[in-house]
Amino acid sequence: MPSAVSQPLTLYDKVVRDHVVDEKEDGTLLIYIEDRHLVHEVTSPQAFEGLRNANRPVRRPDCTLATTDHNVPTTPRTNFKDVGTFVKEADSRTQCVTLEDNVRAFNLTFFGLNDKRQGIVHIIGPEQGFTLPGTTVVCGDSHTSTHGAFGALAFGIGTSEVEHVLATQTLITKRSQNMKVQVDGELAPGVSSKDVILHVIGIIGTAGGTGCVIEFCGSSIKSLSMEARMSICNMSIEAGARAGMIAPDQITFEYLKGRPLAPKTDSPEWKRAISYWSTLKSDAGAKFDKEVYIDARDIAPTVSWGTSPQDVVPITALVPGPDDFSDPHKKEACERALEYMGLTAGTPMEDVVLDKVFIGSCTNARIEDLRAAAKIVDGKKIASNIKHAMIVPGSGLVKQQAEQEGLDKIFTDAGFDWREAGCSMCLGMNPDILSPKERCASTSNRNFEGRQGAGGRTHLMSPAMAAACALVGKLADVRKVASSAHLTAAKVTPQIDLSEPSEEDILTDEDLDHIMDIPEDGTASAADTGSAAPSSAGMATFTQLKGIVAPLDRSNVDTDAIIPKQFLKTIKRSGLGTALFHQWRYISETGEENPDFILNKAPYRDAKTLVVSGPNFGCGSSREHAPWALLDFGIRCIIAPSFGDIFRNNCFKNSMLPITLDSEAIERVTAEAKAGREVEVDLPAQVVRAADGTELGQFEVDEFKKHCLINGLDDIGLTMQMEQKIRDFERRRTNRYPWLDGSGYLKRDRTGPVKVEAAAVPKTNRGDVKTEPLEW
Ligand SMILES: CC(C)[C@H](C(=O)O)[C@@H](O)C(=O)O
Ligand code: SF4
Repeated sequence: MPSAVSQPLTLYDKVVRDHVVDEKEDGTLLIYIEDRHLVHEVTSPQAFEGLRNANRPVRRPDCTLATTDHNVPTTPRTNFKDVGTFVKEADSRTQCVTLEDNVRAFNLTFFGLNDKRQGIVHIIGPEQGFTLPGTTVVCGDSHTSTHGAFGALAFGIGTSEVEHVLATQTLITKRSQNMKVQVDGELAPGVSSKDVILHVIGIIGTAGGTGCVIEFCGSSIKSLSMEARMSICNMSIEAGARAGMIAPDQITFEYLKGRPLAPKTDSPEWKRAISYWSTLKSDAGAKFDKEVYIDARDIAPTVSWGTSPQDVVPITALVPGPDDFSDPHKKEACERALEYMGLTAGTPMEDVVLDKVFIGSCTNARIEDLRAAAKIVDGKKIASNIKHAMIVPGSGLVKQQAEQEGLDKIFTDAGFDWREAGCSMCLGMNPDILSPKERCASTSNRNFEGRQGAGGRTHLMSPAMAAACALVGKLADVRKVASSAHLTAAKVTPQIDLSEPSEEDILTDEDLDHIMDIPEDGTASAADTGSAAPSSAGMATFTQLKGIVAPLDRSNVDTDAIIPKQFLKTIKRSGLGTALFHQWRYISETGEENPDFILNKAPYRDAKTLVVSGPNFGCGSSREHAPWALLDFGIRCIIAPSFGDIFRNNCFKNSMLPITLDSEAIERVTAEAKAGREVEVDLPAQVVRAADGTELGQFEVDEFKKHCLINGLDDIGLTMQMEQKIRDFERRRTNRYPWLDGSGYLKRDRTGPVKVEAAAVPKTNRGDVKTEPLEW
């Protein structure tokens, strides 16, 4: 709760301050996760299983909203009966059915496939007003950063942390550093917020925000609509940051008006909320650990050329080559990327011929994105060489709105395929994938190797640019394809019909009826369905680890590379060792082991530690399957120059030790590794030693995490001992922020699922954003 403070605070500092349940001397925080825990089918099964095994209930079912998005088919749902018959792939079906079983067993609010409000988890949260300024929002998904556009502290977590939140409604964390990215000036025609964030990542790199929460500010950011701001915060994770935030303002408040889970605008809570939300901005003189200033005039329509989101250039540029980089890691990465992407340095980007176009994902599948793309293709046809151009709306409500505006017709007339909502070809956990070597213009956020399909080649860009590419058949400059009238950035709050779907729309299934309106006393038993699989309760201890070290000469190794999407469809934590580094470890054509890959060679098949030469190991997705795969292979320690934040956290939750060493120490460990000699990692002494006892390097480790590793402590159990503090926090929070207990909810203080009430969208939400001060 706020306390008297003298020094100026950043937006991030303020939101953290208002959520501290407990703070230890070493800076370890127990923070409260507000009413906002989003759940999807991929990263939750093992968390629910952990709860069952430990006989723990979900602490706040009313604080949790679940949907299916990653695995779902995007084909028509006209004949939809239930997920059991609709989802054809067995493992995808299992995940979808398991989520439905879990929401039923634990009394959670759920938007399933027969509910128009189903969609990508980061689209539906804001759409429903579930995401509110000043809240803490988490989800087992890295793009939870999207919600920071509202001035919420929103970040992705791994499955063990999902379990922690479900059990305790809190998280154990440390303060991040503050980073400011200020963009000033007017964006040129044809330049959208996607170009802004691609440009920023091109400048600061995919590790530029590591350890930080980025606040995006400046006149360019202020001028953007909420949807455009969401695209920016969404990709903070691609900049390596824990979260991205934008101070809430009148554009934010206007967007929230009338959303089902936001406070009602005629209620006293709305006024109180507005007065609190208005304080959520960085104070003058607040200290940032890093600052980056960008002139909007330097931003052109931007496209990626390589296999990392930092590999971007203006569309008018040439494909870069290794000689354009001085850093040896970057040179090596450029060579690999050009080979994978099938590109030659010096080729004009606009000469690169495409096969497919994908307009969708949590970055760019909102109504404004579809409007921007439709403006470009209106009355035109896609190029004959484009084999497939898909539009995948981010939610059922976005799809419905687009159809009301006739956008579907514009797209289908032009030759696009108009689909149902889901993650789709953003990562291809459903049947929407690229074939090997197919090249795709994509509005998604990750161009990692194999991301959209094994061997597939992804070019990231804005919706307007992707639409232009579809028309030209090559990477194209939208400014040359469309008239300037069609290039102005959309700045209106979108019109989405938020009224409750009709009975037929959502409640054809009796079970879903049950899920959506369970009586208050119908609390779920944590042990409804038994399971023999291991739980996260009680970990193996980690003290000293002696063994072979495998050297991996790569940088920016993303979690898609550590374990590709096809192996995320499990509902278990075990058995993933064979999937580790799948694309590098096996020859795709034959499925045989690649004899050149380090883990396929003796003695490295028995490695217990991995030493990585380049920075940012484990960047990207929050999938805890990455540490699970390493662990199952036999690796318990990873040594690297730096790590992706979520991956690092996930390691600790699995009794694994990620160690950061400087480049000289890494070279010393690598020399031992290459010589095939054993190395000892001594956690109590915080030292890495050669087999003969020579010290190779000393490392830092967080005291609390070290304590948990050495003693094999289950931090959920530890947090549950803080029950009284959590309750006290909740009481104070209810007094101060009553709207979080549910102006938009059917009943206050309920412990069962939330029934989202019908809410008419007020007139002010249907037009342009007002520029004069609004009256509250
Ligand atoms: C499945 C999930 C863990 C993952 C993420 O965290 O980002 C996914 O959404 C992705 O985009 O790769
Ligand atoms: S990044 Fe792609 S796969 Fe991940 S949540 Fe967003 S749309 Fe889904």
